[in-house]
Amino acid sequence: MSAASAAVTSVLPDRETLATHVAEWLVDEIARSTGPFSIALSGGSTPRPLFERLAEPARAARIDWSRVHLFWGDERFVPHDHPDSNYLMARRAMIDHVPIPPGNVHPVPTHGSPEEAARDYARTLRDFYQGERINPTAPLFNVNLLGMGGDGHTASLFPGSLALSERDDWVVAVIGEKPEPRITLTLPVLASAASVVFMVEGASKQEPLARARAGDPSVPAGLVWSDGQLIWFLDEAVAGGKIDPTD
Ligand SMILES: O=C(O)[C@H](O)[C@@H](O)[C@H](O)[C@H](O)COP(=O)(O)O
Repeated sequence: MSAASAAVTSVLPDRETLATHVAEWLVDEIARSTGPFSIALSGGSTPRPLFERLAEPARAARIDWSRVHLFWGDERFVPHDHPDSNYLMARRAMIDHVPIPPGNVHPVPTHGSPEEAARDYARTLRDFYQGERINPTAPLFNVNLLGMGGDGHTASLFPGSLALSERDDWVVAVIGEKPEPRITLTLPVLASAASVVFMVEGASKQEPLARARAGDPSVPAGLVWSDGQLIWFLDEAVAGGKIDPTD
């Protein structure tokens, strides 16, 4: 299933209502589940208000945090206390304010070399999955939350990157495409979710969003598929009145 065949699209009036909608969707998904609930988090700025809403006491109390496991779809190869760290953003916006067991938080390691970090994180994912190869009928994540950059990148898969064609390694180091190295999950692993969820907002992303949803192969977000369902949560600014919601 490609992004072109997105199963569900919701369009919310603005960034704030989008964040609230996705937070409520996640609360419901966790409540409807049993056993461990694994979420791969995206970085950047879009998910911050979502994380803040999940940490709001009344909403946080509706989540069984003992079952929630947090992973990252990508990370900047910087210390975990660096202002660019996706882990630090999630910690400050959510993790530090909710009763999630520390052992349920699985940040990407950012010590040693980028290549070693990628190998180590792949091991972390395989150990959680309890398998060495992705089985498309048995998703690794309950939810994989993705953003999209203005150039159509997602996670740290950038246009034209060799990492886009990686089908065996679960995690790769991306060097030289951004000021600091990146660690990113590869497409088969990003797809290994019961729900692959794009959260995209802002008029500046209208054009790459349209190309991604049309399955344009030059747009990394358009190459994403899902082993489960694929959902686009958008605000009206990025939808631009050109996208009909499906729900
Ligand atoms: O590490 C990262 O930066 C993200 O994982 C990246 O893929 C992000 O989702 C997009 O760049 C959108 O970023 P914004 O939400 O800040 O626009």
